[in-house]
Amino acid sequence: MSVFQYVKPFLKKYWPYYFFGTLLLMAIDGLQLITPLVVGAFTDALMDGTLTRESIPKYIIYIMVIATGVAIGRFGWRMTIIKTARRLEYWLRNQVFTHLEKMSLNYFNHHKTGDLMAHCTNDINAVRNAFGGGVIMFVDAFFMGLMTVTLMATRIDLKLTLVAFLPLPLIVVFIITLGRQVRNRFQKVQEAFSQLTDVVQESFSGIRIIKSFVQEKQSLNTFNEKNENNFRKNMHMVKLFGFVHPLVGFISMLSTLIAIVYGGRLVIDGGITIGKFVSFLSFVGMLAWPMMALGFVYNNLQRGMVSLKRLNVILDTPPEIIDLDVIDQFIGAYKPDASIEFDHLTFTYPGTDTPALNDISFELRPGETLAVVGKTGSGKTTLVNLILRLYQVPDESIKIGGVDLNRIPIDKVRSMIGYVPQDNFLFSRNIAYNLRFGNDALTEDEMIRATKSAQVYDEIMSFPKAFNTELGERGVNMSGGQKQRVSIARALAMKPDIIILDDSLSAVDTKTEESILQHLKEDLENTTSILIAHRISTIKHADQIIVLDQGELVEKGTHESLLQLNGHYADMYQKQLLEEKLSKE
Ligand SMILES: Nc1ncnc2c1ncn2[C@@H]1O[C@H](COP(=O)(O)OP(=O)(O)OP(=O)(O)O)[C@@H](O)[C@H]1O
Repeated sequence: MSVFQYVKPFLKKYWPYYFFGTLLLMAIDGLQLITPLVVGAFTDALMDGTLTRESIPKYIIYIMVIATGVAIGRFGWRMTIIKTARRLEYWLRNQVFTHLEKMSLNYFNHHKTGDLMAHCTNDINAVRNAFGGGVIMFVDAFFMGLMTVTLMATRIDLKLTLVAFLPLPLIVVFIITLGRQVRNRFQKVQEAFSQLTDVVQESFSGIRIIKSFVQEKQSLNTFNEKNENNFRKNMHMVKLFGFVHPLVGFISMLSTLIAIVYGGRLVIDGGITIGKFVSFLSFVGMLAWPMMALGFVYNNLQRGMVSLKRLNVILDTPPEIIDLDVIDQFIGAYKPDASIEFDHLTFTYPGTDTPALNDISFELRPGETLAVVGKTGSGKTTLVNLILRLYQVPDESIKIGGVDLNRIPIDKVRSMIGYVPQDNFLFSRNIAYNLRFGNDALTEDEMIRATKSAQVYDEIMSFPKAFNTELGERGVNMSGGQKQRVSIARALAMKPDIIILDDSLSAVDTKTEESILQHLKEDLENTTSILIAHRISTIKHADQIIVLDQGELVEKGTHESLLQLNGHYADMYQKQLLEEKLSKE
């Protein structure tokens, strides 16, 4: 596959901008080259005494016209090439972000946030540089170089041009030879930057843990280490470029030296005029830049290609979970009923050997409540992650409304479900934004109702700006219990067909818990509920309770029937009774 496969549609659409920009650039290069000729003609007129006071304004006008033309042209190519490169940056970033959003949780479990952020910033910048500055430098250097040499050879002296030009290609060769080094070091700079981003991101999102474990010093050490590594990798790059400039200057000095020695002799022998000699020296000075630029362009394009390849890897990775074989009836507003059936479901996380869930079967009718209990790591969260299709589910093993989950469009499944995750993530926007997250059309009254049902309304009203109170990153200015209840209200506000509470009542007292459950029943009468919980008080009224143990469904029934069974559930119940008794004593 071509490295340009993903940018091809963009280039197809926007190539005219590059075309006109290139034409403008070439026109400017042409204009710029006239200046030394004007200066040369001026010198000759001065030397041979033909320069008069009246002819001076003519030279001034020439130079002014050229300068104005160059200024307009420069604006023109900025507005074409640079603008298009910025547009490409915007377009590519959108593509990468949109693609990443489609990836499954598994992808994010295996790719660090810092790396992904580096791709979305550094790599895309490198591509923009190649398609903006790179293109400009290439056109500029190539035509400027070509036209300068042509003018020198035709308007001044061919032999002098050849001799003076001799050392200059060394610059191109030298810079291209360094290209390999540049690529290697650039790759290392990118890696160092993404490691640094990772540490910064983790340090801030885990700041509470860092502080509570008094690990600020260690955290700072890790940061310093990565920061220093980033600095060192950048210094390697700086050293490389630091070496380039003096050497290029030296080589171009050789050309000037040859021009002075050989050109001077030509002037003495009457081969060329002093004016032509002056023009020639200006031309030699102007040639060092195109030679250097050609080398830089090569490296700039190489960097851009390295980054584009890395972005291609992301874009080439297909989302694990996609809508295939969707049943036609789901096109439009139709949705299945909220019954849920697990039919011998066995699921193993990608990259692991042991199934997290093994041969799970149960059925839940619309409006029923299922409680899921089990020790930590027994597979409770996995079970609900699969209903949400956050991981790829084996065909025919989960059904909603009697239809295989894999044949219902993903967005339809997810919009049926109000999910309250274990981590109660809230966005660092205001409370209203968070409540409206799954339901844009949520009215103020509905917001009040949802928060009242989740028993958090009074607390929100006590905040200075009520629903408009801004939350810090991850809602740090709210207590754990408040965050939990806002998350519940967010799910309730969706008026979902299925509601899933993953250990979402752990931070509230039993009385508040009872009120929330009561409201759930009243507000969401026909909603199928799945409650993952540890407290018997949360689950004992459920229509069905399943007990998971190491991924196996070991018990199924109601509170009473499971107590009679005298197994895992009864054991858990006894332990909780004992704990309660002890805590009261
Ligand atoms: N992304 C993952 N990749 C690989 N294995 C995983 C992943 N997530 C969970 N597991 C494993 O799957 C098993 C079930 O985990 P799960 O989170 O479903 O348990 P749980 O019952 O919800 O636990 P808890 O009560 O602690 O939340 C565990 O052994 C866990 O290590």
